[in-house]
Amino acid sequence: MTPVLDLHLQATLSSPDRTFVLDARFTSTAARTALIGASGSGKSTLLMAIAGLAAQAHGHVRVSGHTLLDTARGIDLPTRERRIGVVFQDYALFPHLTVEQNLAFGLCRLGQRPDAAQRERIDALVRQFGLEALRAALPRHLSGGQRQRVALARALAPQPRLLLLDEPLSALDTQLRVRLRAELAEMLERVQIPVLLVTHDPSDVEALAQAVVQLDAGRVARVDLARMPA
Ligand SMILES: Nc1ncnc2c1ncn2[C@@H]1O[C@H](COP(=O)(O)OP(=O)(O)OP(=O)(O)O)[C@@H](O)[C@H]1O
Repeated sequence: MTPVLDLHLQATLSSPDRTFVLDARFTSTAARTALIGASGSGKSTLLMAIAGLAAQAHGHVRVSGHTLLDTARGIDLPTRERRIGVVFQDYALFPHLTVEQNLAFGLCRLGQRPDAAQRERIDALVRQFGLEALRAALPRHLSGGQRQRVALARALAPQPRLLLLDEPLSALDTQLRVRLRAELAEMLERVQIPVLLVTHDPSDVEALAQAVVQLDAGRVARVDLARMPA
């Protein structure tokens, strides 16, 4: 069985007062893997390196058999060609762009108008994520749940190979978190795209992932195979 994720990433972050070394290696056959670990263990650094947003990462990243990085073989796809969707903790929607324009940004560069096929894709996402009434709304007029849906739809717009979710529920209060966790689980089930999800919350792991990778000081301390399909 081709692993969904097969990676070994090494990167060194240096600032005048400290150095952080990431040296993480794991394989996952699960559709959705949770990445856990203490604050500062390197979870966000690992996500950025997978997305091609961390300079000087070495090693390899293979997603469902596609090689995105293999420094030994001179392969290092630029971020756009990696086809990885990212949803950040605060959703990072563009505040001055409407819902529709935020979705278009997932498909074409800022300032470019979507072509017919891209407009069709945006319409499909608007329907799929129940955003019909919000097409012209600005992010500040959306609820937390609506923002989450727009961020997910934008990340999924270019049909990524992998979706990276960096603590997508942590900015929400407890009640909303419970509701949106269930919504997110249902949406992820529907879109059938591999997911690597950073979380501190065991309830997220339970509801959203089938495998768990734990980082400790930049290294993989544990891979929970019990939750992985054989
Ligand atoms: N430019 C840098 N130079 C040196 N160390 C850095 C630099 N940037 C980040 N770090 C360190 O790298 C480590 C990993 O940070 P990272 O944000 O990946 O951790 P994390 O597990 O995502 O943490 P959190 O759960 O708090 O978001 C931290 O110890 C951080 O202080």
